[in-house]
Amino acid sequence: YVKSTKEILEKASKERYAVGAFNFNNMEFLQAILEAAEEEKAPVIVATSEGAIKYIGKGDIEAGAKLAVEMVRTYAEKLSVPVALHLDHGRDFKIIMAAIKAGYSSVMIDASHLPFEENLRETKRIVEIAHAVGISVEAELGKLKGIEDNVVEKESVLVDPEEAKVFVKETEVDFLAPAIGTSHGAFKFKGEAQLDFERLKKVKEYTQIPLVLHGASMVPQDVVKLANEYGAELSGAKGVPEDMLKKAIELGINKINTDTDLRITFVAYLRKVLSEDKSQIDPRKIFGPVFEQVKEIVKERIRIFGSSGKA
Ligand SMILES: O=C(COP(=O)(O)O)NO
Ligand SMILES: [Ca+2]
Ligand code: NA
Ligand SMILES: [Zn+2]
Repeated sequence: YVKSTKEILEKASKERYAVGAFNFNNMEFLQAILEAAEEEKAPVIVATSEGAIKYIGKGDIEAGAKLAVEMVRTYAEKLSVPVALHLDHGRDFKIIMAAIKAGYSSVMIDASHLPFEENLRETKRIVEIAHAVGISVEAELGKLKGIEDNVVEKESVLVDPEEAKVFVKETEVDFLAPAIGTSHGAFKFKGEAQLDFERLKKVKEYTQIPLVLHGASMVPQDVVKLANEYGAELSGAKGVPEDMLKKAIELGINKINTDTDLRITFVAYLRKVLSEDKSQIDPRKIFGPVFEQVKEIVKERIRIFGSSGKA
């Protein structure tokens, strides 16, 4: 059933577990994510980036947002678990408004590339509008490396817990994504994986609101290897290790954004199925086994996040 992001995350924060926020761009990824949540009896957040809305709507933002809302609602109303639809990395005011108008449960205003005062002002503005119509808001402090659809953050600037305290108080934002060393995509760390848990601990203490980890994909090496065996070129791919995810959850992360793990799984098994079933031309017989694997990886993530059975 449909439930608000805020209710889902406040429960998670109180009970110290995390809920997956899985990105989707099409029907099959959405189906795989929702089936995984249902099978794990877990609350789940499904998210579209601005690029996903443009892709779903073939450039028509209102149509894309509306279609995303209607696909999620149509599937979710049949499920026994709570589902929320979230706008990931909102930056374009028009797209954020389109998502609110279409019926998204929550929106992210990502102004983390701006100086503190401007990020604060931008976020405050979206919070006022969204809260007026019962929508919750996520913001980001500090910068992630990696390419977020249309943002290339040159350096990763970690969150300042003192700034986070002021930021949350002034903006009344509902959830905060503190940059603690992750980055988007499959190539997260040059050397050893490293997260700044001290900062995270302080941000939770100072803000006491649900926190979000971006760039949290684990990039499983067996799947990377499989993709490469069938012709992909993903050498050097590296993600967040399980023990670090678990520690981040203990310290107060309640929403974990995951996109790359689903993409790598999709690519590995699509390559495998196509190369093994050479006469297959029915897309359902190709996508069927591929998205079974995507569903399995989502279930694995839900178990690691601690939200299995929490519906
Ligand atoms: O932060 C993410 C996804 O990160 P990954 O690339 O690690 O899946 N979406 O907003
Ligand atoms: Ca950002
Ligand atoms: Na987000
Ligand atoms: Zn992100």
